[in-house]
Amino acid sequence: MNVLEVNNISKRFGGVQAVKDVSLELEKGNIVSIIGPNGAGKTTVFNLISGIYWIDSGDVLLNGESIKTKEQHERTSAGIARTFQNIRLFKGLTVLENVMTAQDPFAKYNLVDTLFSLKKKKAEEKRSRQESLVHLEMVGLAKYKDERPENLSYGLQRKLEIARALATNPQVILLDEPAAGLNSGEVIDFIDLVHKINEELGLSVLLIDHRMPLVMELSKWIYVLNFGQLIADGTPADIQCNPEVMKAYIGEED
Ligand SMILES: Nc1ncnc2c1ncn2[C@@H]1O[C@H](COP(=O)(O)OP(=O)(O)OP(=O)(O)O)[C@@H](O)[C@H]1O
Repeated sequence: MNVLEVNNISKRFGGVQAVKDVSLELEKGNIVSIIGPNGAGKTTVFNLISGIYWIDSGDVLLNGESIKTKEQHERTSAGIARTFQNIRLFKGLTVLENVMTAQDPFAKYNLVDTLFSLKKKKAEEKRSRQESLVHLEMVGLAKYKDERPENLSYGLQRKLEIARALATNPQVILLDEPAAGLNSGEVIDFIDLVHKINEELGLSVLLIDHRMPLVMELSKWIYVLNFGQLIADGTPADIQCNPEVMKAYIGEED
C-alpha cells in the first residue's frame, strides 16, 4: 500500500516551471529517493508535499486521502515530517529542548490549563521530556541532551534534525540533502541511522541527496528529475546505467 502518492503535480514561479506533471509513489515502509541536477525541482517537490507551497495542479495523497488543501502544520499532524537542506535548529535551546519544541503542537495542555493546573502542565512537560529523550536515544544523541546544538559537529546536528522530525510522530519523513556537508565517516553513520528509523520505527522515507553512494545504498526506488520533469525511475541498478540520467548529469550521452 502507498503511504504517499504524488499525482501529476505542477508548480510555476513566475516564468520558471519548477515542477511539471510529476508523479511518484512511496510504498509503506520503503525508502525512495529523488535525484537530479541542481535546480531540477527536487526541493520544490518536497515543498509541495509538505505544504510550504500550494500546488498549481495535481494532487498529493497520504494514505489514499488528498492533503493538497491542508496547511503545513496539518500535514505535519497527519504524519509528514521533513528536514531541510539548511539545518534549522534553535541555538538558544539545549539539544533536548530542541526536540521538545518540535513536539509542542502535540502538547496536551492549553492556556487555561497552564493558568489553573500547573500540576497538569508539569506532568505534560515530564512526558515530553521522556519522549524526547527516547528520540535522542534513537539517533544516538542522548548523551548530548544538555549541550547547545551549535557545539555539536555538523553530522550530529543532522541527527538532531532527525530527532526533531521523529518528535512529530510521523509516518513519512522527507529528508532534504541530509548528507550535505558530512564527511565520509559521518555519511556511513547517517546511512545506518536512516536504515534504523526505517526498520525499527517502520518509517517510510523520501530522500533527496547528491551523494550517489548514499542514494544507491539506501533506496529501493529512485526518481530522476531534470528541468522540473521526471526523466526516469527505477531501481538503483537501473538508474546507474540509464543513458538519459547520465546525459542529464554530465550533459552528454557518453
Ligand atoms: N520560491 C521560489 N521562487 C522562485 N523560483 C523558485 C522558488 N523555489 C524554487 N525556484 C526555482 O525552481 C527551480 C527548481 O528549484 P529547486 O530548489 O526545487 O531545485 P532542486 O532540484 O532542489 O535544486 P538543488 O539540487 O540545487 O537544491 C529553480 O529554477 C529555482 O530557482
